[in-house]
Amino acid sequence: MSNSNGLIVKGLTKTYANGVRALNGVHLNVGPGLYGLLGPNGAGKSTLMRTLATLQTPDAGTITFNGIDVIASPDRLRRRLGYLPQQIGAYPGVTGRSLLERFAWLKGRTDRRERDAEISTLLARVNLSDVGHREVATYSGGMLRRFGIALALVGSPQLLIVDEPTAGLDPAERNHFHRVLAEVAAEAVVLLSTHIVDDVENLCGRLSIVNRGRVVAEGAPAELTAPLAGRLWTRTYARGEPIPDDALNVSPTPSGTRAVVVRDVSPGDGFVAHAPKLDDAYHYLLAESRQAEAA
Ligand SMILES: Nc1ncnc2c1ncn2[C@@H]1O[C@H](COP(=O)(O)OP(=O)(O)OP(=O)(O)O)[C@@H](O)[C@H]1O
Repeated sequence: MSNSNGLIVKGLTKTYANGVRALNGVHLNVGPGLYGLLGPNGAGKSTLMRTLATLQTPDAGTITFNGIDVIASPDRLRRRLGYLPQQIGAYPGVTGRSLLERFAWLKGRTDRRERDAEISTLLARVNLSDVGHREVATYSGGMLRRFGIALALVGSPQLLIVDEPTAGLDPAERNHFHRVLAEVAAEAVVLLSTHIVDDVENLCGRLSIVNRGRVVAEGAPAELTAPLAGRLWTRTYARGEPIPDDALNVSPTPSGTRAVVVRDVSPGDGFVAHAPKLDDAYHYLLAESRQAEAA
């Protein structure tokens, strides 16, 4: 990637009127393909997404996309941008097709035939051709998410920003949604914000982990897990058994509570070696960043 290509964010800072510093010097360098933004609730992901989508302004910092100064010229980005927010609004009485028509019109698709063709292609792409004539308000949660992607793809954006896309979707809908995202990522920069670590591990070439308004780690999933190779051990604890205080990742299983610990040598005591997953690296890096902040 050349220096001015892709999405480049430097020193982005935002403090809300209530004093919450939601972004605290965020740096990002995002090239073509799918890029993940992972972080716990309240980390600042949505604030960052809305700022990148030109819906709010930062207090300080710079954003460029393919050389465009996004803060100085938001309209230039808007022409190239697709944004899928956490929730798409309610549009009572409006059919899917007519809402897409309005969006296409706003994106400058003034030729009716071209507009119709684009809308038909988009509806087919998200598997909603059969229900384009139905009111959006009657769509299921999964259909609504897919429809949101169609809306975001109007005008063939070069930058697609997707905020928490798969919450509440069943596995088939989630897979379909991921397939569409991966297809779009073949032609555009796609920024996927989520707290579902598996989605990022399966889909994204690179990612940033965000916590308390800062990027605390950046890299490919394999780069983030590599430092934990050979150092993770797991064991399942029966109900009532004490779990180590420093367990990295604790999850319920049908046979008890599974805990993963970090140790340079095997702790014995029923522990077996555990190959690091992005989920482990995520918990490890978040814990490290909290310790660094507390020190
Ligand atoms: N409009 C606002 N006014 C004041 N504080 C806000 C506003 N929006 C967000 N915040 C606060 O800023 C911080 C970051 O919120 P943000 O929604 O960006 O995080 P998030 O990572 O998207 O969280 P989630 O995963 O829960 O959606 C939180 O402490 C939140 O309460």
